[in-house]
Amino acid sequence: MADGKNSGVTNRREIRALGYIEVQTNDMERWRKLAFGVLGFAEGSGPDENALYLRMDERAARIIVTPGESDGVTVVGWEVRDQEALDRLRESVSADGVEVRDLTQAEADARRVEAAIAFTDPAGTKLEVFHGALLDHSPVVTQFGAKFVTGAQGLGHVVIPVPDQGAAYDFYVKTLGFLPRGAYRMGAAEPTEAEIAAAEHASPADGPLRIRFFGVNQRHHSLAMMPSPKQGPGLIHVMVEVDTLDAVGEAQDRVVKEGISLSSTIGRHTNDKMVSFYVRAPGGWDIEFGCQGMLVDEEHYTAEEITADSYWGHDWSGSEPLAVIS
Ligand SMILES: Cc1ccc(O)c(O)c1CC[C@@H]1C(=O)CC[C@]2(C)C(=O)CC[C@@H]12
Ligand SMILES: [Fe+2]
Repeated sequence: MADGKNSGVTNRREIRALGYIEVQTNDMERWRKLAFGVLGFAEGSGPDENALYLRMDERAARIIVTPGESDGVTVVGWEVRDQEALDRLRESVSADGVEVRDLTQAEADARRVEAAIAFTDPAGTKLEVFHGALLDHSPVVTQFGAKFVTGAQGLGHVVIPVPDQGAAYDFYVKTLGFLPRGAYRMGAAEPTEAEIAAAEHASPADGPLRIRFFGVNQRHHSLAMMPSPKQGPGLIHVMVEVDTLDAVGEAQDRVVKEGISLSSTIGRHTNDKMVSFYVRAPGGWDIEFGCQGMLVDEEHYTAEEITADSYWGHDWSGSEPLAVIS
């Protein structure tokens, strides 16, 4: 665990992108259907014949789904430029008092990266930082012809629940070098009963609850953190981007047609300008499926606070409760 020193030995913004995530599920068949038959990821291959490997691009796998007792995120993988960057980042994390482990050669081979380190963030999320991803040069065959937007913008974004946002903020910003990309004050319009109850137990120093967004490249956010107790799947949602509005609308149609739980209808976010819908994954977290995310020009960017999550749409009224909150 971080001792809060945040010595910032390097803080050189070594992390360039969200590289991969690994999730665990106790419903592989539902996942297989959702991933390939509904959302239209390309099917990859990998060392574990019981796992699903979801391809979005030339990387061997961007999302790895492994069978397990429960549903949740098991690893969030962040990418650095090369071995030197990995060494500097290891140094920075260690200097903060966080235990860092090098993946063995066999583990790195299984991840299909040259080298990686593993450690845990203050919220309990298991992280890996890697370099040297192996490429699969076979065509990326998606069932519905969607093209995913990755490249320098990485896989997409993850939203994680954080019980102590101060500690998580310091770790990601001061130790790992993430760039704050604004916030959304929760319950600004009308506080819910739960928020009023929570506020009675919060100290004034905690301030209002805000979802905070963080970037590491031109994608507006590669990470967001939501103040929330840490339980359940450890993930609020993961966002993947495709290159056309039609691909998003068609995917939403398939979700509805298959009777899969649509957590939020299509809408456009006010910060990254993305048009997306959210679909419930097994285990009580969501996959956000979007397009038209803006590109940030970091040279001129300043962090802003949005006062609505969306310009239009994003009706969450039909959503099943998130597992982290229940
Ligand atoms: C506000 C926002 C902007 C861009 C995004 O990619 C994004 O996921 C969000 C968060 C959307 C949404 C919200 O604002 C209210 C609280 C919500 C419903 C959650 O509990 C998860 C998603 C959150
Ligand atoms: Fe999102």
